[in-house]
Amino acid sequence: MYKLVLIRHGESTWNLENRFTGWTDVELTDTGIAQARAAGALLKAEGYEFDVAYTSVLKRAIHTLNHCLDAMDRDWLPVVKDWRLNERHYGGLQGLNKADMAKQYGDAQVLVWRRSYDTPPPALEAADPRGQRQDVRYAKLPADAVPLTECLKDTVARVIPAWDDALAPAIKSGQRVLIAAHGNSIRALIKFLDNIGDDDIVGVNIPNGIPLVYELDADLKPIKRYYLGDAEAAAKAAAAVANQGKA
Ligand SMILES: O=C(O)[C@H](O)COP(=O)(O)O
Repeated sequence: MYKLVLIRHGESTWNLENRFTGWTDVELTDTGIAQARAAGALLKAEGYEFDVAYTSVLKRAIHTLNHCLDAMDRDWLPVVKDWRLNERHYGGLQGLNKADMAKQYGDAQVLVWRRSYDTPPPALEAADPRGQRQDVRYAKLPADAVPLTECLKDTVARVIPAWDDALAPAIKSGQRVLIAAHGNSIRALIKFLDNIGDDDIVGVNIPNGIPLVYELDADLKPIKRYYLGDAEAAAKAAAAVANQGKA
């Protein structure tokens, strides 16, 4: 049996302001830092050890991982940063307030933008300064690999290759893997691992900064998944995420 731990970054400044973030590179808040450190303390108290950690190229996930590893006294662990673990690109919604958008377009439309499997938000123009085509960290990627918007299906299409060529081989080789990522890159992975249908994934929300443990069989099929710590608090935090898109 293998164990894999996923953690969504702690609260970010734009989570606090309830703004669509996507590939915008925002900082953690003090609450977000505290959540990351509490997650590390919990993992340590429960006896978790890791051999390698993976994260995105966005600082809210990177800093979450760093604080978590520091709280575990495991700052020295090797870390791989992979853009394919980035948050889903939120296109023209990046920077806009979620509740304001619900007031303007209705809760149902915002739910489609946030949670539908295959309807992306409106795309950004390639030269829009809110986009990432000019960002040096993606300079080595083909320009069209840097999205102008993404639906969850598009996010699955980049997260699963990362699973297939990096994460799954690491786990199968016996390495204990921690992944610090984002609400929708984690939803993409969960959809794949648990084989969740396109309609049912709409109801899946990931709380900030709570370790999600997968127990996997020899073929990396899930046996069990659970949040570490207070399950009721995790469910409440997930419900609060769902409500962020309401007027
Ligand atoms: O990019 C964002 O806005 C958040 O990190 C995830 O947002 P969501 O819960 O609205 O999909």
